[in-house]
Amino acid sequence: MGSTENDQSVLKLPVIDFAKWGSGSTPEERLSTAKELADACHNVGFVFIINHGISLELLEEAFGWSRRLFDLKIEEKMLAPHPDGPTVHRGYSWPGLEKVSQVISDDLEVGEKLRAVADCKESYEIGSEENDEQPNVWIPKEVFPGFRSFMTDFYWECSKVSHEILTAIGTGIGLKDPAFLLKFHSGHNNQLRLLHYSPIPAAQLENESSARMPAHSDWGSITMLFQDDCGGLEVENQHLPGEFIKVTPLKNAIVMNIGDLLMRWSNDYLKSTLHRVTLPPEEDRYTGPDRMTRSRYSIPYFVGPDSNAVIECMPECANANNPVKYGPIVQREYRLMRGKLQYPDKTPQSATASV
Ligand SMILES: O=C(O)CCC(=O)C(=O)O
Ligand SMILES: [Fe+2]
Repeated sequence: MGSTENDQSVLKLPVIDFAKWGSGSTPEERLSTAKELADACHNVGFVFIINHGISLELLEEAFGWSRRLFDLKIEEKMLAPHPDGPTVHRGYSWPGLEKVSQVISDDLEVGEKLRAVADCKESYEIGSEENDEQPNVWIPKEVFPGFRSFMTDFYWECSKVSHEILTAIGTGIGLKDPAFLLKFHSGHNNQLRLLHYSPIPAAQLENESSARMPAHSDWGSITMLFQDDCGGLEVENQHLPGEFIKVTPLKNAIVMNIGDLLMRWSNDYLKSTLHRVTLPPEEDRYTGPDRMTRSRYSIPYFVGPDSNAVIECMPECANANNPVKYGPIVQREYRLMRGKLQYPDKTPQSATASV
């Protein structure tokens, strides 16, 4: 089932050229880029951003560190285990620990049922070194020297770009203060995530006995995603709910999408779109009689409001014909509500023993 140029199910996301937003651009170029970005965030909720200012060399280095991390022995990765439960989202999650879904429930049994279909991925979460609510969990430097310092620098490089994107969105949707959103985004509540989807027989994804990453929306303000060329990311068609469209990777581009909190802030003007990771579309991503799918690496950077930020409809986004849809909510409460089922409160010993 190779995809072709004419395949309607292959989506070309809008491409936004950030060279026309950065220094050296005219005020007209900045405004038209910002409007293009805001329109795409309204119509699709997902865009490619090119010429974003993060160099190819730096991205290659980040993917190199990610590959070396996941190549470590399991005992070494387990020196930085993700803490039990969803409260602190940091450190190493071994295959099967995290279960992504769109289900929100207080019933932990619902979570256990969802877990019957494991997500075949491992991940490592990193936050700001100054975030006391969610302290980082590092692999000791004797075991993995250089990782902590590279990743903390990379975290802040991504944060810089995120401020540009948030300002461009604010400009594009016509906020009185285009930098309004920056007041709520110190950067200390972002999350850098290294993800590895290991090879898996295609049939397990086809018959849904295993998953790579099930359909979900992101919870924060925006997500900046870097991905390798494996493919498999799919985005829901806003105009045909339930239909997912394949996103072909574009080299060096950031895939940027809107999260739930920015959707609430904008009174649903900016769309937080469902997305998932499943089978790669190209035939050459499979090998052998079991059609093992190639390993996939991706690096999402979740940009979140500060944990005490109150998210409340921006005045420019409502009027008499379009009343405010959501009451105010504090980021911390929203995150804990959304994360409830994603991590078990207590990891069964048998689960860690078998990784
Ligand atoms: O791996 C990917 O490409 C997507 C990851 C993702 O959607 C997420 O971690 O929220
Ligand atoms: Fe996501």
